Amino acid sequence: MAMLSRKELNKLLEGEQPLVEGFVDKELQVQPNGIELTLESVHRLNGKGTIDFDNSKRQIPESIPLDFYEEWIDLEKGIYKIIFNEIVNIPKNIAALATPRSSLIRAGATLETAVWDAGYRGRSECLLVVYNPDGLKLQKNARTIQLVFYTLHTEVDEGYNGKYQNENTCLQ
Ligand SMILES: O=c1ccn([C@H]2C[C@H](O)[C@@H](COP(=O)(O)OP(=O)(O)OP(=O)(O)O)O2)c(=O)[nH]1
Repeated sequence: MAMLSRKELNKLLEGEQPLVEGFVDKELQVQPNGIELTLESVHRLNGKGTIDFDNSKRQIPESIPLDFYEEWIDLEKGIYKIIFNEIVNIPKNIAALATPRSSLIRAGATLETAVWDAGYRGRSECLLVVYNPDGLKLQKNARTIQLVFYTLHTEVDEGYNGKYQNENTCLQ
């Protein structure tokens, strides 16, 4: 497994199925060791989720989009779902992990993230946790997260084909 650098990332951004589509500003978002994604929307979770073993009883709470005022949103301490602007296309020989930008952490907030599977395509979602008792102010398109891509020793036979494949891709 090897972490991809800017040169390799730029190569994967060319072609018919680029690794990431829909940049606000590619020059700013492609970093030496990963790619930053930007804020499309912020949602409030409404209701309780249910997680089981075989997904037969899985329930993800509905989420309600919150309004921006003149491009800004002022969030109180709490948890929120966020959706990114960019569509991520992970090839079968790559997987990705994500970390919040350190500036977000320094402002008293963080993102909870999982694994980006080989073969996944979609406009991804994360949990934003605002710990700061004074809250957090976010601008539309704020750079919040960095995806770090890794090449696999062996590509997967079957890429990701779960519930979240192509999620949020009909937004624009
Ligand atoms: O923070 C994250 C991490 C991953 N993903 C995307 C990419 C990943 O490939 C997909 C599915 O994630 P995961 O495999 O964790 O889903 P699951 O909860 O195991 O459900 P399922 O197995 O039904 O897909 O969601 C996100 O949107 N946000």
